[in-house]
Amino acid sequence: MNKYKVIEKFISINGEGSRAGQLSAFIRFNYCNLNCSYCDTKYANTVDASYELLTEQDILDYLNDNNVINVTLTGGEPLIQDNIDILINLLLENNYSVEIETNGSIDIKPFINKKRPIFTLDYKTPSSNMENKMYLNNYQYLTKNDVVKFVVGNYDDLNKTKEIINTYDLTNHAKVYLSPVFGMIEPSTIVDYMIKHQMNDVYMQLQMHKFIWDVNQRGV
Ligand SMILES: C[S@@+](CC[C@H](N)C(=O)[O-])C[C@H]1O[C@@H](n2cnc3c(N)ncnc32)[C@H](O)[C@@H]1O
Ligand SMILES: Nc1nc2[nH]cc(C(=O)O)c2c(=O)[nH]1
Ligand code: SF4
Ligand SMILES: [Mg+2]
Repeated sequence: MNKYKVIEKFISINGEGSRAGQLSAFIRFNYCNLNCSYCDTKYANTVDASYELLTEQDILDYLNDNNVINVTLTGGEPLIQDNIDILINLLLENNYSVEIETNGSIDIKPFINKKRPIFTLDYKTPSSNMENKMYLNNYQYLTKNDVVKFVVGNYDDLNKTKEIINTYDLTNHAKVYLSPVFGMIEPSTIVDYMIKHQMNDVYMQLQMHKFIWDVNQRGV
């Protein structure tokens, strides 16, 4: 059995991505290889954060006990966890519907097997300060079950988003979501931009959990 550094685990409705509104079990792993300016989970990202060490069996037991179908692996950055491939495959073998929230800097090819998780893969826009870390080879592995997500905070981010969608023809390879950096840009500004640029095949999404619970509340 391997051990995984888990910052928090909870059942909630998914506030983001293509399964927004559905129940999911969230497993939030410790540590991230990036440092986005706006990150709302900085508490998970440092080496000295407090976490519990859980085995694959501990995680399976938690899911079984709670009778969920959907599992969201997030963080921090889930794909840099030691032996995460083993956990993902075990969850898939046990017929869980696995979603990975990943930052777009990690090669997803090792996780593309016949049975595979769905990805919500960020493209980190300029205001994150992490744009130069993006691994652009990933897009070839995506399907319409996956999401490429652009978290945007200003017009510079929106213009870059439009450019990347066009360059990689993203809307024909995956679902494309735009989401505001919480509190940094009016959602209506994003909608106006979509109208102006006739972005008919992208989705705008707000982080639902931040409207249901306090924005800083953990474990929801
Ligand atoms: C906290 S990250 C964890 C997973 C992974 N590290 C990543 O970046 O995708 C989960 C999602 O929250 C988004 N996010 C983080 N901080 C945010 C904020 N202040 N406003 C809106 N979305 C945010 C990220 O862009 C990412 O899509
Ligand atoms: N309710 C809820 N939905 C979420 N979807 C993605 C989350 C994340 O932090 O990755 C998240 C989260 O933290 N809470
Ligand atoms: S990649 Fe994700 S967890 Fe890491 S700093 Fe950025 S938003 Fe936060
Ligand atoms: Mg993501």
